[in-house]
Amino acid sequence: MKAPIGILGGSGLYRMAGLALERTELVQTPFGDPSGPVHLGTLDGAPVAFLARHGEGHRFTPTEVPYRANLWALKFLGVERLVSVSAVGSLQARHRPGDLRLARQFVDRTKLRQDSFFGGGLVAHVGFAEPTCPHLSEALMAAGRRLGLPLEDGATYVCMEGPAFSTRAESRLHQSWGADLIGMTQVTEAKLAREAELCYACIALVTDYDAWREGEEAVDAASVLEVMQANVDKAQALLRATVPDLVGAPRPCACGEALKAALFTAPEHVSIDARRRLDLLVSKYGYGKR
Ligand SMILES: CSC[C@H]1O[C@H](OP(=O)(O)O)[C@H](O)[C@@H]1O
Ligand SMILES: Nc1ncnc2[nH]cnc12
Repeated sequence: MKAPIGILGGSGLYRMAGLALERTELVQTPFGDPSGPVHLGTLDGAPVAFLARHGEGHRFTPTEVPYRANLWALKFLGVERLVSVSAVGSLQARHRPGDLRLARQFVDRTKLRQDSFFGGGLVAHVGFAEPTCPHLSEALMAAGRRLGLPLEDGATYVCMEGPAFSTRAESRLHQSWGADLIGMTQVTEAKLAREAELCYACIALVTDYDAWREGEEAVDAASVLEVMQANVDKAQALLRATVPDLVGAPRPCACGEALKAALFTAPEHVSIDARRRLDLLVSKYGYGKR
């Protein structure tokens, strides 16, 4: 069974409600083990692959999450469209705890991530000016409108390294840049999704006001937890309302050919090792195992 729709669950989203489970699969990848077994089944009739980013019981910090293995495993299982769910802090008063936002732009403030499948003998530079899929994002927006959820499009997400939250000075700096949200995971997934030629969208669940508000307690893990469950319920409802619309729908975007103009290494210089490691991504461009 191929699962063209993938869901990456973040903080608080470790199981997908309503998923009629058919099997679980622990995929071995050239980039190590994923965070855990991928759950494959149907969600209201739509074939879906679900993976909890931080692992069962939330065991991986944002730095430790095996992002490359996770994205590889989902691609290997046939995922073409990926919806990532992420808990975020708000950097602007209009985004309130309990709100849902679609992140559409990112500012990368990570320092310790392996955020490319390439290197080791095969170089690629994908375009990342528009990091999210407009078509997939619009499908989520349409479902959100039908459900009357507090969902808005167009947020800019600052992705920090973590795991500590921001200082007040950092929080105010990020706010002064005009960014909307802060989290610790999404820019890495977005970059890898682009390299894997997946349509990618990010449902951001606002849990707190980070640390910029004068005279207010700054975010801590307990305040995130307080809001998280209600947010996760909304995200699951949104996902369930969206995925049936995606089954068999064409992909009228450029996500599926992101590598077409990105591969830089002359084919005759690509080692057999690199070809073997990256076969899943590049065989269609004539860089196969030979
Ligand atoms: C539990 S608060 C910090 C934690 O929550 C977010 O996780 P995710 O993006 O996986 O939902 C944030 O990025 C941090 O990892
Ligand atoms: N304020 C915050 N900063 C970073 N990641 C978060 N995840 C949830 N709230 C956050």
